[in-house]
Amino acid sequence: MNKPVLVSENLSKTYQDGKNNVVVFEDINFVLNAAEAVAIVGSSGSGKTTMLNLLAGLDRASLGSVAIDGQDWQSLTDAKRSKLRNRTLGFVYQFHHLLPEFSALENVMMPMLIAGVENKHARTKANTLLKDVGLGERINHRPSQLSGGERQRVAIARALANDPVCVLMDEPTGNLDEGTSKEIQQLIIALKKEKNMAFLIVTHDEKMLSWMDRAYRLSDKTLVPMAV
Ligand SMILES: Nc1ncnc2c1ncn2[C@@H]1O[C@H](COP(=O)(O)OP(=O)(O)OP(=O)(O)O)[C@@H](O)[C@H]1O
Repeated sequence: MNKPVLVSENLSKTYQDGKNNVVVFEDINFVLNAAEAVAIVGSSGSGKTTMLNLLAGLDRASLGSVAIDGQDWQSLTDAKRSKLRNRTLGFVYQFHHLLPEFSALENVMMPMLIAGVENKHARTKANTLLKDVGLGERINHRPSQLSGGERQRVAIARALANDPVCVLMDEPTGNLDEGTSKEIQQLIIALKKEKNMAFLIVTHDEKMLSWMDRAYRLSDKTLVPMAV
């Protein structure tokens, strides 16, 4: 069996909103293994963003714990969390969040430079990653000179820059047409297999569920397994 990369135990989150408590979820036990793609669906306000923030160590649990690659977020200082996040996780959002004034190559180099990788090495690796996602001919284009699908592929290449064990995706195909979504799907399936990476994907796209290893609905403060 593949090793667990992201583990939540008895995870609960309550927001204190003035005098009111908003209980988003309670007692969630969840394991994401290497080389798995798992989807989380849920209606607006069900807590998907809250869940991604907790899993990424960007917010603190009210109760319970989250561990990434065997390390518990709760036990770390903010500086150590940032370092761990940079080393273990990649992020892809619905609206790519690429830096508009930089080329595709520079955008992919950025997380490596932040992690202290030497410029020359970062450049070579960014080149390879862009080739891997089918954009070898577009490395010097800025985001505004790329199509929606191409931008999303640059965002995926950037997410892979520091060889994460897990990629968290928030509506990665939400902004794309069906054909382009299919390309992103094929890319994720290939990466899962070739790089043993885990993917946790928050999505409204029901078509995505058909190729997931598992899927859950976030509903009534808990994760309910869905048939895929
Ligand atoms: N900082 C906060 N303080 C108080 N309540 C909050 C806070 N952030 C989120 N909430 C509440 O927690 C619940 C879950 O919010 P969250 O943003 O995680 O949902 P979501 O499933 O991502 O929604 P959407 O699909 O609309 O983005 C909502 O009821 C929201 O109003």
